[in-house]
Amino acid sequence: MKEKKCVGIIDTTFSRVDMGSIALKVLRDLLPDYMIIRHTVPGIKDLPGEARRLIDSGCDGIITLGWVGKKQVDKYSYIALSVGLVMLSVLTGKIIIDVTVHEDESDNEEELKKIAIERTKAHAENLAILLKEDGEGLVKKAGQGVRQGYENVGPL
Ligand SMILES: Cc1nc2c(=O)[nH]c(=O)nc-2n(C[C@H](O)[C@H](O)[C@H](O)CO)c1C
Repeated sequence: MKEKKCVGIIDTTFSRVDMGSIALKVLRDLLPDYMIIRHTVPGIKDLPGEARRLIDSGCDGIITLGWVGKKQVDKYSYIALSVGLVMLSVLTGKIIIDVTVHEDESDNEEELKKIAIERTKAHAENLAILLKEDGEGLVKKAGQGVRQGYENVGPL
């Protein structure tokens, strides 16, 4: 029988912000009873395979932290990653939060860094809520125009 619940963090060497350390801090605070495994892969297309390996080794949820370059070829890689993670989540039934920063979201490097940090924190918090309370945990935020990495836009 499994002793401890487990959550996995996977980031990339391609990323220009150390999002893995940010997620680790949030998840340590919010999931003190969980074992946390952090792995790093070269790039985004390596994330689904690594996520599968962590799920097979017993992780109940995963946060992936990807950085997509500005070129068209990077965006194709993003689609491959995205489809891979959605398939993995559907086939395994595990919670996988796919955090992605697109380098063309801002021309300002400081702003890009802020987006990466805030998005990582917000989604690590989402993962902790989903693991502890399932989908019911986020119902209180439903329809609130919540954005990760930007100011919330609010409900209509
Ligand atoms: C074109 C490309 N773009 C990105 C990207 O925008 N972000 C990223 O993290 N990695 C990229 N990679 C690398 C691949 O995801 C992968 O790491 C390599 O193809 C090795 O499997 C590639 C090959």
